[in-house]
Formats: sequence, structure tokens, C-alpha cells
Amino acid sequence: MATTLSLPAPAKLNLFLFITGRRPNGYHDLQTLFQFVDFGDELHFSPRSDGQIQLLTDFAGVPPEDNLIVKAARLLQQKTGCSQGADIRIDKRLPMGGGLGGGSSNAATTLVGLNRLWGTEVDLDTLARWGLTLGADVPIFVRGKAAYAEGVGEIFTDADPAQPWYLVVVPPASVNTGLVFQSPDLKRDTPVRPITAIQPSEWANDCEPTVFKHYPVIEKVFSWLLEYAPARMTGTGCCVFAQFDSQVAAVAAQALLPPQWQGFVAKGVNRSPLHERLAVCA
Ligand SMILES: C[C@@](CO)(OP(=O)(O)O)[C@H](O)COP(=O)(O)OP(=O)(O)OC[C@H]1O[C@@H](n2ccc(N)nc2=O)[C@H](O)[C@@H]1O
Ligand SMILES: Nc1ncnc2c1ncn2[C@@H]1O[C@H](COP(=O)(O)OP(=O)(O)O)[C@@H](O)[C@H]1O
Repeated sequence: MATTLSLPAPAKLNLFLFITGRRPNGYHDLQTLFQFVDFGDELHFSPRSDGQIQLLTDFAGVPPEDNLIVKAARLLQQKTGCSQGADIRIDKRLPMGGGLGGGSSNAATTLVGLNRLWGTEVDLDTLARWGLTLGADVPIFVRGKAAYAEGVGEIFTDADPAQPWYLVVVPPASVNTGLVFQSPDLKRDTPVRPITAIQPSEWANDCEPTVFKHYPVIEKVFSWLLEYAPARMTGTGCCVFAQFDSQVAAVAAQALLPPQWQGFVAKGVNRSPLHERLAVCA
């Protein structure tokens, strides 16, 4: 029987996100800090000799042809000329459109996982470059190291922020990243600073005012969380997170969460759980 390779696709948090300009093509210049958490989806890859890519788990609202998992698998086949295929299953835990990078993380785990399963031996920098064509956040997940990012999010500097516990709350909303960036009221004029000198006391997210205006429920969740610890939104939303010194403190705040809101407790980690697992199954 063929071996199945199971690998995590963790979530990321943007510990800060500043928008420093808009390019003529509409894309935005950012300064952001990415950290992973030890919570996410789990993908299972089994080889097929007929070259077919089959996603065996249904995704509400995302046809297989549009799914970033299928797109990533096809991209690797096409770039390497590999004739193998795969059956892919996923335990989906991350909300879609949550600012946790779930789709990008799924794509990155697929690129890295199938590269291992098929023995195509493409290096991580090349996989990250290919992955960028699937989504802006794919390279950070392929690289697997906490990092500052600049440019449109593609220029990385390794980072080593503190690794606290977080309570991440998932408001009942789904934010379209493209629409946030198109919004006329978005703050896009934060001055560029030397990124490694930005202090934790200055960390903020320029998307918050715009997203809160268009999605009042996200501001409501954010205000609730602020009562317990300093809180921030990740990416373009919708998830908000607060930082705690211990797992016990984060779980205690989670226990107070109003029943209509979902949340999870996770630890911030500067090495991706994907790369931790790959090292174990080398
Ligand atoms: C801004 C971030 C920060 O992590 O937001 P989140 O998606 O995580 O919330 C990401 O880089 C987003 O990544 P991703 O969601 O993959 O974005 P993409 O699909 O590449 O882009 C969606 C749309 O957002 C806009 N966009 C994206 C990135 C960027 N630097 N400037 C932009 O203006 C573009 O209009 C683009 O068409
Ligand atoms: N495997 C996938 N997982 C999640 N979303 C996907 C996937 N494939 C395609 N998508 C699409 O990408 C969009 C963004 O999803 P996601 O990356 O989870 O959000 P965000 O970028 O806000 O963190 C979804 O709304 C969905 O339409």
C-alpha cells in the first residue's frame, strides 16, 4: 500500500501591518511582521501513478479547480514535468478569509509536501518564488521562518519575536482582501521606517479602521478582547488576537468568550510546524 504523508498547514499572524504606499498597478507597499502559531489545518498526501490530482475533501464555496491546494499541486507538476499525481485530503480548521493565511498555507504545504512525496528536490527559495504566483502569503509559509516582510510582502528579513500564547477570535464575518485594499478610506501613508527597529509598543494594523467601519461585528469582537489584553487584527481581517503570558491565562479568557463567537488558543512559534514535522519525517 502507498505511504501517506501527513503535514500541518499552520496559521500566521501579522503582529503589525503598516501600509506605506500604493503602486501604479494597485498593489500596496507594506511593512509587516509574520509569526506562525501551532494551530492550523492538516493535509494528507498519497501518491498516484496516473498523474491525476484529486482533492478528496469538499470545500464549501470553493470549486476544486479554484482550490489553492489543487493549483499548487498542478503548478509543481507543470514546473518540474513530474508525471506522478496525488490524492489529497485535508482536516480544515482555519476559517476562510480570516487573515490567518489558511489558503496560502494550504498551498505552501502542498508545494513542500508533494516536492517531498514525488522526490522532485526543488529548493525552498524556488518553491517560494513559484508559490508567489498563487498568493502573496505563500512564500512566508514555504520559507517557514518568522520574518519581517516589505515590498508587496515578498522581501523578507528573519525575525525572532517573543513567542507568547494567543487567544485568536474568529468574528462571524469573511473579509475580502482585495476590497479592503480598494477602499478609498484605507490608511496608506505610514512613513517607511527601518523595519527591524519598529518596537512592540508601536505595533499596529493600518487596516483596522477601514475593516471596522465596513464590518462592525469585527470591531465588537475586538473591543471585547481589549478588555482582557492588548488586541490586534491580523492581516486584512477578520480574526483578532490578544497576547497572554501563559496558556492558562489565554484559556481563562477563552472561557469567557460569548457563545456566538468561536476562538482558539495557540502558541506563537518562529519556526513553522510544517518544517518541524518535515525534519522529523526526513
Ligand atoms: C495583506 C495580507 C497580509 O498578510 O493580508 P491577508 O490576506 O493575510 O489578510 C496578505 O499579504 C495578502 O495576501 P493574499 O490574501 O494572498 O493576497 P492576494 O491574493 O495576493 O491579493 C489579493 C488582493 O489584495 C490586494 N493586495 C494584496 C497584497 C498587497 N501587497 N497589496 C494589495 O493591494 C490586490 O488587490 C490583490 O488583488
Ligand atoms: N485551500 C483553501 N483554503 C482556504 N481558502 C481557499 C483555498 N483555496 C482557495 N481559497 C480561497 O481563498 C480565499 C482566502 O482564503 P484564506 O487564505 O483562508 O484567507 P486569508 O487570506 O484572509 O487568510 C477564500 O475565501 C477562498 O475563496
